[in-house]
Amino acid sequence: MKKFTCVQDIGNLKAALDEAFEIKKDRFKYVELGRNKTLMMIFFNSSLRTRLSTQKAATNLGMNVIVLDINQGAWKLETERGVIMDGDKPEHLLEAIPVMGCYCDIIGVRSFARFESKEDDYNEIIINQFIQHSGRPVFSMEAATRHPLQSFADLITIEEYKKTARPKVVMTWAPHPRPLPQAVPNSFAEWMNATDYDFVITHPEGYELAPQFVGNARVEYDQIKAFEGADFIYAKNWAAYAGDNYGQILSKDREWTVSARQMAVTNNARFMHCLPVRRNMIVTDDVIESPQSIVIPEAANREISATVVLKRLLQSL
Ligand SMILES: CCC[C@H](NC(C)=O)C(=O)O
Ligand SMILES: NC(=O)OP(=O)(O)O
Repeated sequence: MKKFTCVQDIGNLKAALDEAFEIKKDRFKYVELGRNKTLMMIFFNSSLRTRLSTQKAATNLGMNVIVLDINQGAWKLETERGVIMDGDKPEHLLEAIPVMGCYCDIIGVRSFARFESKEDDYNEIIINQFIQHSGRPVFSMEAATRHPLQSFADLITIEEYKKTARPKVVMTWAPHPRPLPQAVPNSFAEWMNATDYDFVITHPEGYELAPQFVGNARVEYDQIKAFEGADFIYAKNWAAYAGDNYGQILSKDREWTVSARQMAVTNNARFMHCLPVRRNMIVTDDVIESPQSIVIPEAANREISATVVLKRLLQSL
C-alpha cells in the first residue's frame, strides 16, 4: 500500500478487519517494523483524536514521530502555482513538500475542504501535491472529501457491536452553527457501501452528498422513517454540497437533533459520532450519555485503524 486516502486503498475489507482484530489483541506485535522509521504528521487544521491516536499507533510500531502544525510555527504556505509571491506567504508548498519528505519515511496530512472552490476541494489539490511531490507514502488524516482513518475505525466498531450479519446503519444529518466539511459523511458512506449492510442516509432536502459517495445507499428525507428499526445511528453535520450552495448552511433545524424521540423508533440502536460533537445541536445529552452510545469505543478504535494503516505502509517501504 503506497497511499491511504480512500476505501479502495485498504483492499479486501475482511482481511483489513482480521488485521485490526489481530492488532487489537496485541497492539505491540509489530513493534520492530517501525524501528528507525519516522512518521511526519502535517496538520493544516485542528485535531485531537487523529493527532493522538495516530501518534500512539506509530509508537505501537516502534516509529519516531514528528508533528508539524502548518499554521503555528511553520512559514505561511502559498498553495496556488503561478501566483506572484509578494504577499504574506514566504514559502510555496512545492518547495516545502519535498523538504518535509527529506526528514521522514511516511507522511500523514490533514487538510480540510476550504469551501473556496468545489473543484479544488473535490480534486484534492492539497493532499495530491503531497502524493506527487514528497517522494514518500502519504495517508489522509482527513482531507477535503474523505476521512478514511475515521471510517475504518467506524467499520471496526460496527463489526464489534453488531448483533446481526447485515445491520441497518443510518447516517443522519444534524444541525451545527458552522459549515462543516462533507469529508466524514462522504467517507462513511463510501465504506458502508463497500459492505453488505443495509445503509440509509437521511438529511433535509438540499443536503444531498456527491453521487459518487451516495452510491447505492437509500436516501430518506423523513428522519423518523429512516430511523425505524435501525441498529446503528451515525450522526454528523455537513454543509451543502449541491449546486451553488456549496459550503453553505441551509438549515439549523433542531428537530434534526438526535434525541430520545428518534431513538425510540430504532431497534435499540447504538449511537455513533466521530467527535468532536456539539451537544444539544447534533445529539442531546441523554442520548450521547446513554448505554447505547458507543462514541468512546469508536474513538478508541482510531488507534487500531491507524496501526493497521501504518503497518501496511511500513511493509510497503
Ligand atoms: C472529525 C471531524 C472534523 C471536522 N469537525 C469540525 C468541528 O471541524 C469535520 O466535521 O470534518
Ligand atoms: N474524529 C476525529 O478525527 O477527531 P479529531 O478532529 O479530533 O482528530
